[in-house]
Amino acid sequence: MITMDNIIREGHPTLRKRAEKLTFPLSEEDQKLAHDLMEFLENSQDEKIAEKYHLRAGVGLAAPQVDRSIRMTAVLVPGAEGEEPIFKHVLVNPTIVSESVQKAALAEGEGCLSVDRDVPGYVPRADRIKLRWFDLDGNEHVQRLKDYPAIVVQHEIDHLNGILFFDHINKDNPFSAPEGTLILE
Ligand SMILES: OCN(O)CCCc1ccccc1
Ligand code: NI
Repeated sequence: MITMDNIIREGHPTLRKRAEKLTFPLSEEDQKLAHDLMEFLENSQDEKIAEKYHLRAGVGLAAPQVDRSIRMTAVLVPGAEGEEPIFKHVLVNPTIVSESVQKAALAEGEGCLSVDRDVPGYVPRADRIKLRWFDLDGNEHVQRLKDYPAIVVQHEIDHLNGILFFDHINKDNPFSAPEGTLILE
């Protein structure tokens, strides 16, 4: 199982690399990694397991964060208590096909399992995206996302391109954002 010890931190060069596209069929190793990434998210969102293994809660985990520079990320956006998740997929070779001009940023800013410090500020992102990805069997999927799930997926795809959330924060005025940006509470 993946634990915090397997997650590389800010300063590790892999976090700043562009990850390599995967080809199908996936290797056994990459299929196991996909499982392990999603398992980490499930564990990190389970109070008892997270406490037992000292896991920081996460809604996404990208392969570069466990030092595997490949274009794969797990995303698990939970629904309300006892409800189905809003978005639960392992994305292979994800691409943003189109995105809204409208920007959005989380009111409380963002964090990252690979960043052991708070970096306050708005992280402006597209409010709506049309996401294309491949599943572990190589089947193509296309789905429109908006607001929080769209923010999370953009954070994860950034990891595949060596981008960290604070790269988007305005240095001079961290809590400023482009005109008209939706601030999501
Ligand atoms: O890369 C995943 N990760 O570091 C966990 C945090 C994910 C995340 C947190 C806030 C807003 C969007 C995404
Ligand atoms: Ni992150």
